[in-house]
Amino acid sequence: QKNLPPSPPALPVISHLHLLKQPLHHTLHQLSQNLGSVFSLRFGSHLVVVVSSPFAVEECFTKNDVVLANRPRVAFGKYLGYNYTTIVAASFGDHWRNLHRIMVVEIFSTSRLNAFLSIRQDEIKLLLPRLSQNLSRDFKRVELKPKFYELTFNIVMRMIAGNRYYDDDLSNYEAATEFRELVIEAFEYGGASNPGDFLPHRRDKSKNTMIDHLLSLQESHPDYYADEIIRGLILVMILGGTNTSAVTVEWTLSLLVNHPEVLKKARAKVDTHVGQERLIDEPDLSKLHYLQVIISETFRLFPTELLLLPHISSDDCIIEGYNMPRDTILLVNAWAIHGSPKVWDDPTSFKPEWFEGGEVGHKLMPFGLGRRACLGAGMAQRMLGLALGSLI
Ligand code: HEM
Repeated sequence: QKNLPPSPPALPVISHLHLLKQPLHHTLHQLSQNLGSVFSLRFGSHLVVVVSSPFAVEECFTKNDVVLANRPRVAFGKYLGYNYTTIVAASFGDHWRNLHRIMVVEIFSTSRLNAFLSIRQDEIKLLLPRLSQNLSRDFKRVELKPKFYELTFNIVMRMIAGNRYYDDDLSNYEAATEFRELVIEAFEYGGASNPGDFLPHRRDKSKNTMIDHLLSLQESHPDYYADEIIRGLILVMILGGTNTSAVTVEWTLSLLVNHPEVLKKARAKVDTHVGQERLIDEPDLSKLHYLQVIISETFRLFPTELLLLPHISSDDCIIEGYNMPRDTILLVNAWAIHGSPKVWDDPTSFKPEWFEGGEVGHKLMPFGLGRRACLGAGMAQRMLGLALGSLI
C-alpha cells in the first residue's frame, strides 16, 4: 500500500466481519459506533471503506468525487450488470459520459419530462377512483402497496413504450412484483431482444415514446444508439425508477396517517394553492413547499437505497485523514447518517419542519451525491409530488 505525502495513516481494517442475523446497514452502523465514521473491512480480496458522517461524505463527493466515480463490477448482479454496459454499472469513462449525456438530454430534460406529463396525470386519474370504490356505502379496506407499484410501473412503461402493462386492478402485492420481474426477464433474455419489439406500434411515431425517440436517433446515429444501448437504458429505467418511487409513496402515506397534524396542514396547503375544484397538477408543486418537505423527511427516515450504490476508487485518495488506496470499494451508510443523533436532534421523530429552512447540505442523500448521483431524481420528485398531492 502506497502512502501519499504527507503520509496519512492507513485505515484501521477489520479482517473478519461476522455477519450478524440483521441487515448489513445495521451491522455497519454498529461497527461505526465503535470504530468511527470511517473504517474499512476486508470482504474476500476486496477492501471496503464505510463512511457514516456528513463530513466524510462531503470529502468523498466534493474533492474526491472524480476518483470515487467508478463502480465495482463485483457489486452488480446480472440485471444491472448487462455486461457492465448500463449507466448504473458502467465504469467512469467515455462510455458512461455518453450514456449520461443521452439520459440527461434525451430522457430527463425538462422538455422530455413535460412531454410525458399527461401520462403521469392519466395514471393518477386511473388510480384515485380505484381507491374510493364503494366508499359511498362505507369504509373499505384497500391494499395500497400493489396500487402504488401499478402506478409507478405503468408511468415508466408508458413513457418507454406507450402502453400500460398492468391492466387489471391489482390488489395483490406478490402479483405486482412478480409481473415486474417477468417483464425485466423478458427484456433481458429474449422477448425484447430488439428494442423495437417492445413497440406494438413500431412505426407509428405519433405516440412519441422513449423507444420511438431513441430509435429515430438510431436512424441518424446508428453507431451511437446501438440496440444494446437502448435496451440498457430501458432496463435501468424499469429497475431504478419503479420500486423506489412506489415504496416512497407508501412510506409517506403511512407517516401522514400516523401524524394527522401534518396531514391536516398538508391538506390545508393543497386547498389554499389548488382549491377543491380540480386535481393537483405538476406546475402546482412549486407552490407546495410543505409537500416537498414532507417528502424530504420521508426520505430521511426511509431512504430506499440504505447504502446508496457502491463506488470504487480509481486512485489513492484521503478521507478524514486516512489513506484510501486505489481499488477500494466505498459504501455510504446513508441510513445511519439520516438517523444519527450527532446530525439531527431527535432523529427518530417525523419532523418535516427540519427542511423548511432550505438546504441541509450533506446530511440528506436519498439520491446519492456527486457525479454518480441518481439521474432520475427530477422525474421521481415529479411523480412523488403529483401522486402524494393528489392522494392528500
Ligand atoms: C424515489 C426514487 C429514487 C431513489 C430514492 C433513487 C436513488 C438512487 C441512488 C441512491 C442511486 C445511487 C447513487 C450513488 O451511487 O451514489 C441512484 C442511481 C441511479 N438512479 Fe435512481 N433513484 C430513484 C428513482 C430513479 C428513477 C425514476 C430513475 C430513472 C427512471 C433512476 C435512475 C437512476 C440511474 C440511471 C442511476 C445511476 C447513475 C450512475 O451510476 O451514474 N432513479 N438512484
